[in-house]
Amino acid sequence: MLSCFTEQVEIQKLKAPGEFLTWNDTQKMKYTWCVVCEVMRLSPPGHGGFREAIADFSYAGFTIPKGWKVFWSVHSTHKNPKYFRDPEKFDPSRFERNGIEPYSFVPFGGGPRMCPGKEYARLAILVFMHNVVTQFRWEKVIQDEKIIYMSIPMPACGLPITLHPDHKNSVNVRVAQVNVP
Ligand code: HEM
Repeated sequence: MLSCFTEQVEIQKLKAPGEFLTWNDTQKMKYTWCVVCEVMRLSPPGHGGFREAIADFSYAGFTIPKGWKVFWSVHSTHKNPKYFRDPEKFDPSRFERNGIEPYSFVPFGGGPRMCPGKEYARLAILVFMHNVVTQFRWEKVIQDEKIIYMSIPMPACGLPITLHPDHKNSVNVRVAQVNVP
């Protein structure tokens, strides 16, 4: 079964010691991105945003007058079984199939005001994942740390972790900087 680890180690094996990742390498990180997407589906970093109705309209039996503010919710969209079967289940493979309906997966929003940092965020997350997965073993210090909602979901104690350098896989000297609060 494919995992982030096997995918990232396969990419790393083709690199010379100390060689940096390239854009092409990040394009091969397809399963890792599915995992990131599934994490963002279940625990979206942002809750949604406001839009202003530019005309009267009706939705699900409600009449929304022109000028009203409407809040679009990431969470309720991502947990809708109409779009994501068995929505509480962590299943990155759902992103491997071509069945995600437009505007149903919206961690970065959608439409003309969609997050302009999406591709940069994608790159930063994939490079981070590559380094963490291939260079370190990591352990949570607090095993059952709760997630609290301070507008965005946050680990209650800042997710302290212990990083163990994993020399077995350390052919690439580039390591991620991890800031633990
Ligand atoms: C995982 C990382 C990120 C997530 C989940 C995220 C999510 C979002 C969301 C939901 C919106 C609102 C979109 C909408 O209203 O349709 C947004 C807007 C925005 N994001 Fe991000 N973002 C991320 C990273 C970034 C980064 C790295 C940058 C800049 C380098 C950035 C810059 C912006 C800006 C400037 C807007 C406002 C766009 C506008 O109103 O026209 N974001 N982001």
